[in-house]
Amino acid sequence: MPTDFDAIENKSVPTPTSTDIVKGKSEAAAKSESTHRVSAIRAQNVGKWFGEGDARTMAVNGVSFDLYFGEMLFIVGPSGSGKTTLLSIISGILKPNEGSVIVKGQDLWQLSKDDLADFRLNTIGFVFQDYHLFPRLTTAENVAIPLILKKNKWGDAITEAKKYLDIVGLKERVDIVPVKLSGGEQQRVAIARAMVSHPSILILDEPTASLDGDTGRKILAFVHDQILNEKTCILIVTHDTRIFEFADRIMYMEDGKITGFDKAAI
Ligand SMILES: Nc1ncnc2c1ncn2[C@@H]1O[C@H](COP(=O)(O)OP(=O)(O)OP(=O)(O)O)[C@@H](O)[C@H]1O
Repeated sequence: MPTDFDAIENKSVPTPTSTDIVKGKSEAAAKSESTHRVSAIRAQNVGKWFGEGDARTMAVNGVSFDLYFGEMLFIVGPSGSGKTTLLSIISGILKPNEGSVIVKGQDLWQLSKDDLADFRLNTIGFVFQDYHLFPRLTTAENVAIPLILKKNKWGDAITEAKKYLDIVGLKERVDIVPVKLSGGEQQRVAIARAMVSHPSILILDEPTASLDGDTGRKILAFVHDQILNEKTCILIVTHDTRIFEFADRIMYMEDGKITGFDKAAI
């Protein structure tokens, strides 16, 4: 039986023309064009450094931006520009030294430890670059983990996990361990695990880094079509120019700072 993923696999994705991408948009310009949009995440003057004195590295330096519901925003920049540090801060993993992160109207870093843990479980779906799948668990068990953490019964969680594995085209792979899957299949398991608890903010760190161009594009098309709606948004860190066509906006970083925005297809 064809799955949703098969349908997307067979769908052609239009290649953008040079006029689809407007270089050098300022954040203010991008913002004013998005004023009708609701902010899911608002980062305000976020700063994070490591070390002290001469050894201090300013990983993120005065970063302010909005991620709006209904959009797919890419963060792009050279190695060491602060992308992963910024992702960790806005997903509640790493506390900034300065600034604030407002998520759905709440100041993330003013939350109690328990509320922060709830936020990570209920609001954010995070897909790590190297998938972070548990090697001894089956694919269905891996996908069920967020539901188990949310105190669902084991049997119910596995049933729901299998539903999501079906959605990502892995119905026949529910009972095998991740090492027996290809890189693209493992990526889809990680995406199914991020989707299973219906996060309103999905964050993907280098989702196509270990995939061939065709598989990478299919996965991006899949995530875009399955998840993106007016109650969700997607943030992607990537170096992969082959997938830029999927971005609504591209935010460029260098030396911990935002250097500009491109608008692809708002
Ligand atoms: N835990 C840490 N301790 C010390 N320095 C760190 C730490 N984490 C990051 N840094 C430094 O902060 C800067 C930004 O790192 P970060 O990993 O955020 O960059 P990045 O843009 O994600 O890089 P890459 O694309 O290579 O993953 C770098 O100079 C890095 O060496």
